[in-house]
Amino acid sequence: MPTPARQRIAAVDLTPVAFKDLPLLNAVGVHEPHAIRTVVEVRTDEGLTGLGETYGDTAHLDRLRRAAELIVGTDAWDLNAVAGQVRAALAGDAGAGGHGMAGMVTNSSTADAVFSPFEVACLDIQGKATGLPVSTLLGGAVRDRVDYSAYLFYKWAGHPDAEPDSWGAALDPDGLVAQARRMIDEYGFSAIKLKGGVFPPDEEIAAIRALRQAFPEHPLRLDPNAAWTVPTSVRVGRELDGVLEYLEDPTPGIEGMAEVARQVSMPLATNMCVVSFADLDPGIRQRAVRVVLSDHHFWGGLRRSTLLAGICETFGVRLSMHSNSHLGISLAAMTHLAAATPNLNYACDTHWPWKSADEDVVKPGALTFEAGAVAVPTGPGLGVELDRDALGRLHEQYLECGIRDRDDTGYMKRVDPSYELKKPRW
Ligand SMILES: O=C([O-])C(=O)C[C@H](O)[C@@H](O)C(=O)[O-]
Ligand SMILES: [Mg+2]
Repeated sequence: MPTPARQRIAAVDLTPVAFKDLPLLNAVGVHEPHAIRTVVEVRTDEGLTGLGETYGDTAHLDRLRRAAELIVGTDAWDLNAVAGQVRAALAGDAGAGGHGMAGMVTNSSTADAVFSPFEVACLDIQGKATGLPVSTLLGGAVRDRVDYSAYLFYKWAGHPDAEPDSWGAALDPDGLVAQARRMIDEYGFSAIKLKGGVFPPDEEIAAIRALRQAFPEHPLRLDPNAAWTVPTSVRVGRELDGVLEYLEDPTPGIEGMAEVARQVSMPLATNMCVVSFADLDPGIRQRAVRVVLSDHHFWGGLRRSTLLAGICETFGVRLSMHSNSHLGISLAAMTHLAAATPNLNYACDTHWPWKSADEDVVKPGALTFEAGAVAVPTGPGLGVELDRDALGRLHEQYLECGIRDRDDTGYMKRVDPSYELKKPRW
């Protein structure tokens, strides 16, 4: 058994990959036919490999490459040293963006987003070196299953010029209820989130009411990704008071959210205005949100996310979890983090059902949904194994698909040249 005392990082491999995505609509456009990610493999002198997964956009990939060079030689147990090397690699890079969130999250911390997959990979190594699951390294699992929510999207029947996909169109309340029914039948989810900001607010209110009628017991959330003005947010917030468990990012910015919060009684949640440690002071002081959706991909990894959880607990802010289109390494990391976060108050978001079952970079079997939850892996590290053939296939797909930066707005404009990006729209 290798000694856990020191695991020198000997090499880092970064592999951009693309996997098929469906035409999911949101406040800034529509998902392209492929989603892109980067798979991070950190190797040690002693032959252990840790896995991480992050965004695949060009600027981010470039920053990852610079950081990867500098972390070679550091100890996978010394996460502060790894973070220091990442910061050193980024020195002079004032750039923001390029994080793969289609312009929806713009002021998250670049250093935290770049550090995150290396931290996850180092924790995977630490787990493999000690035989302990990552949840134990994070302080111990307080639950052995992590609940996820049914993440509904308005969507077209298929990508333009392609056959309709198996989910078909969901452009009205009936379509969304049918989508929710299939997702709940297949995965057993016991909470529902609707991605809004696509149609005028009254249509989305009608959709929520239809979901409430069809699923009387499921907690509901609506997330228009800041597509509404303050007055629109207040009106919708009042109309849906008592119907939603929370309203996510109705309007842009901490000040706007705080103004809405003063006028509606239901909790407001965010993964757009409080997205880094620098946002916590103004966000909490101004009482802009009662729920923060954490996301280890931009909050600086799993340990920084548990720090966020502690700060939220101290100030009485509740915690949920955000997702973007992702593969199995991210699902494993999210599940370990959620398991080790006592004050996680809601079922986590996941885009998992939108991914083809036959496309992943991890071998099947380690992560399965049952009754809307994923059992926390109990093997060493993240508990998932890289499928090298699949990694190669998805890398080929990345090379062939031509997508280098997520661009929901550009894709929408190619399909509908009259489309205009408006923030807020209503
Ligand atoms: O909760 C959120 O804001 C998201 O999940 C952001 C994502 O980018 C989502 O809008 C998407 O995948 O289109
Ligand atoms: Mg959101």
